[in-house]
Amino acid sequence: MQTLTVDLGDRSYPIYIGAGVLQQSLLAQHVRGKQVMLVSNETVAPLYRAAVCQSLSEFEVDEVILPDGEAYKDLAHWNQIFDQLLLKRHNRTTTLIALGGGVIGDMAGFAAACYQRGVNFIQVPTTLLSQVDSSVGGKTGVNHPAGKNMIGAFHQPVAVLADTGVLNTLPDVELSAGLAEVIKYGLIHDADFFTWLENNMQALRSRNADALAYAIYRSCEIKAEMVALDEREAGVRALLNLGHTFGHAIETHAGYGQWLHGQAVAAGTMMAADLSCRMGWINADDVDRIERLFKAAGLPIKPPADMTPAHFNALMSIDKKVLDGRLRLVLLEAIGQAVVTDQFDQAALMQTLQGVR
Ligand SMILES: NC(=O)c1ccc[n+]([C@@H]2O[C@H](COP(=O)([O-])OP(=O)(O)OC[C@H]3O[C@@H](n4cnc5c(N)ncnc54)[C@H](O)[C@@H]3O)[C@@H](O)[C@H]2O)c1
Ligand SMILES: O=C(O)C(=O)C[C@@H](O)[C@H](O)[C@H](O)COP(=O)(O)O
Ligand SMILES: [Zn+2]
Repeated sequence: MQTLTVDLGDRSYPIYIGAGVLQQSLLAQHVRGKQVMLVSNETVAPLYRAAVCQSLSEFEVDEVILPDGEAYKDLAHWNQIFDQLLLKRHNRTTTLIALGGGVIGDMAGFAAACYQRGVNFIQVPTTLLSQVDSSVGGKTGVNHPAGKNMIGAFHQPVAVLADTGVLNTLPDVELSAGLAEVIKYGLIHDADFFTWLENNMQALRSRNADALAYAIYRSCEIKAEMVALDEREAGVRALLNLGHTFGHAIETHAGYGQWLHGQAVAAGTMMAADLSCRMGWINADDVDRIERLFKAAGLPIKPPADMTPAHFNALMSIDKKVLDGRLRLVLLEAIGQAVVTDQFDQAALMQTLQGVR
């Protein structure tokens, strides 16, 4: 097992990474009080609830099991967590445990941020995407029909337990979705990691344990560093949004759940790369390398054919990085180096939106 720390002063917390982490009785030491509310979904709970509960015998454990899918990451289903917390009379020292992928982590974390004005929660991420990204950093929330993650809060977990063994039951398409965010870290911060991914993509897709463990560790290390520097996204943390302005527009336009988040991030990152190339910041060879890596990861490289520039513009204009009415995008200056900027050419953006290369 490897351990990283997200360094946030008295709110610092560990990320435990490794096969069998759930068997190691780590959960109990991070539970405060006597009550636990396990939040999971109808797919993950039957698979892993027993592994989580085995180390919680000294606590009163209740559970809320939500329907599975991005389409249910909304206020109505989020409210079911409060219904259960109140029905079972949980008080302020309760601990929520999010057992699932990014949807469950975001919803449970946001419930923990709001219940009785804030209680503790632990992330037990069970998808690659949630192990490398969503379980770390404290962005929590739900979708609104008009926009992704539009309602939420920053609320850090007290611990993250990433058991890489649970990835054995993850469908291939979900593994690929997680690889989109892994590739993101190489693109924004670490050219050597990007090269390592080029050389190890097949090992990752065939679930080689060492390759996955390294990719998860390095991804969490980069994210932890950025979050520690800029917890609330006033600066460098925005780089973690590479491809997301386009990607969130795709997810919202298609209908939540039609495009997986990681798939939308991949296509959105190709659009960011295309615009960066049009600006002369990266070259066509860089764009080809990025495209090859996404394809090797089993990810789409184009947005949905029915999406027009007007669709993109309407949805991107409410992106959370918009500042004083000006759209800011994360663009690439090189493989391994990104910038958040409003200094891009509008005509070039229009060409990117039209899918011209
Ligand atoms: N908070 C953040 O910083 C952050 C970062 C990235 C993404 N996100 C959010 O995360 C969500 C996407 O997360 P996701 O990709 O994990 O999707 P997800 O939570 O929908 O999980 C994907 C699918 O895999 C299933 N599953 C989960 N673990 C499994 C396992 N071990 N075995 C078998 N099936 C399993 C789930 O039931 C689901 O059907 C999006 O809502 C996105 O906006 C948040
Ligand atoms: O942690 C962050 O910061 C990120 O931007 C990580 C993203 O991968 C993630 O999808 C996040 O939920 C997007 O945040 P949003 O603020 O654009 O909704
Ligand atoms: Zn993301």
